[in-house]
Amino acid sequence: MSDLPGIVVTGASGRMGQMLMRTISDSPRARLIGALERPGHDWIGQDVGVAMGGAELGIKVTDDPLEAFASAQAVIDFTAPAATVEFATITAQARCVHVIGTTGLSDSDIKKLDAAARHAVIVRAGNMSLGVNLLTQLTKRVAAALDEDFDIEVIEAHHNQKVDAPSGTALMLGEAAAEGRGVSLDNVSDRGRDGITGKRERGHIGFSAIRGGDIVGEHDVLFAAPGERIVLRHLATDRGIFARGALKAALWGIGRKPGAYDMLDVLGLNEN
Ligand SMILES: NC(=O)c1ccc[n+]([C@@H]2O[C@H](COP(=O)([O-])OP(=O)(O)OC[C@H]3O[C@@H](n4cnc5c(N)ncnc54)[C@H](O)[C@@H]3O)[C@@H](O)[C@H]2O)c1
Ligand SMILES: O=C(O)C1=N[C@H](C(=O)O)CCC1
Repeated sequence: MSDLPGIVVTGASGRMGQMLMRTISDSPRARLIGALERPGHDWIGQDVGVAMGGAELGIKVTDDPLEAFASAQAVIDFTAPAATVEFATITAQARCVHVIGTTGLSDSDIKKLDAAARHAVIVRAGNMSLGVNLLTQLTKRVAAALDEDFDIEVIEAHHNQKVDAPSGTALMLGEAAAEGRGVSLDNVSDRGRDGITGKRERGHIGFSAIRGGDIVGEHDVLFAAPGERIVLRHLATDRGIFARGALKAALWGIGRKPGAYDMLDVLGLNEN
């Protein structure tokens, strides 16, 4: 029996679930000990390796989070808001690290996660890649250096199965730009322009979402002024970047004191 930290993946059959399980299985620093899917899913009861079309891994997919999380050191969760909020209570009871990649969370969901983080380590980010987290720092610095003559727009593109907009990443970038400007994003955010919208308001931060094909994730932060434009861009071409970040977060979180952390904490990029 290995003493490597045991990790459970939720949303096992999903795009990220499968990528996470491959990443953990290939890692010399962790072992996959559980795979969770929603009740009624046709993977329940199957060996997860076989369900993914490969060799047996000796792990049966379950729909019981209590049982799955009981012996885990960390749970990596890229599912849906309602599921993530439910799992946060159970990971807090089980005292295991909860790494959350799920996006589309409401303010009230986030309050519930913060309550759970009083008893457990939660690491949450709308994007777990090193590149995007660096880009948030750059965005904050550029926004702080420029005045409101520069209109800020966040433009994102994702695959046609994505259910939430703006993306979690776009919101992280918008927050970073607002922070750089010393304003609250809630007060300056422009989302979903359509029809006779009136002129763009000075100081606002706009969001646009493109959905199509199999785009993994593309983000531009545009600073547009009379006579010049700056574009900060991140292009994701492989979901492995998110899975590697999530595994790093899980290992980082083990043994840490309870609290709500993000990828800047994990990567040592937090300037505060
Ligand atoms: N933070 C990041 O770096 C990052 C990167 C990629 C995707 N995401 C986010 O991760 C989430 C999942 O993305 P995806 O592309 O893998 O989606 P997906 O639809 O392919 O997978 C989601 C999986 O969660 C499962 N699920 C839903 N409710 C469940 C429950 N109650 N119990 C167990 N499983 C449940 C679904 O059956 C599905 O298999 C989205 O919110 C997405 O935006 C975040
Ligand atoms: O595929 C998705 O869904 C992604 N979601 C995250 C987001 O909302 O920003 C990260 C990129 C991929």
